[in-house]
Amino acid sequence: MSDTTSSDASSRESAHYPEDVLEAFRSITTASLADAVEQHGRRGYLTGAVHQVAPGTGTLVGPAVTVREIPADESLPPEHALQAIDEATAGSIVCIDAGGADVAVWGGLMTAGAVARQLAGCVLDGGVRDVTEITRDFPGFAVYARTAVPATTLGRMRTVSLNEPVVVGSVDIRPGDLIVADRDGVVRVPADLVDAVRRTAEEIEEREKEQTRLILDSGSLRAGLARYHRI
Ligand SMILES: O=C([O-])CC(=O)C(=O)O
Ligand SMILES: [Mg+2]
Repeated sequence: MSDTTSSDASSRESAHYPEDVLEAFRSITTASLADAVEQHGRRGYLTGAVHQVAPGTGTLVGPAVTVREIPADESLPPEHALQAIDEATAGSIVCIDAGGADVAVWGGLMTAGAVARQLAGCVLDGGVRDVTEITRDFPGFAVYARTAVPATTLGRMRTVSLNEPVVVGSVDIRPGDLIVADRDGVVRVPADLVDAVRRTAEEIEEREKEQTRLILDSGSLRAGLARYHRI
């Protein structure tokens, strides 16, 4: 029997990040992470157009596997995407740069393949179809996309690279960057900043918890904000 369907902890562990790091990021919001990446001099947040289409379970966290696609006239299978799904480490997130195309570069069958490989989700600078089947049959799988649209990728797009740098939602994503997504949207944490961004984001969340308490205790937003001089 193949070990790819096993659910022991080691098979869920990503090749790039230990489970305790992934777990820590699952309890940090994308809002805090967007601020934290910015405090380290980079942009983390993807444009809000790339939004949650299928929620999965909780905050989506995992290393990026990257695919690029361009418009095509011939009808070709999306080879690099199929390879990404079949070969990525469990827990990975497939990030597809389709240049914002109004085409489904992801669908129900691709989701079945991703679930069979225990991938965590996908982030698409393009569209998705089969959303009813995905949310009904694979509720743990998260999809973030620009649009839901019934148009197939076949005859409209072709894949050109796997695990090369891509641009998704106006942000550069490199394979192995950490992707975090929740109801607000998607943040890319550059791989070299993961530890620093985690510390900064945890500080932001602590401060905001304290600010919330001060606002409620004082009965005033401005009085509550006064201690930290910022919202
Ligand atoms: O053809 C497509 O665009 C992808 C699709 O429907 C699927 O994966 O089920
Ligand atoms: Mg389909």
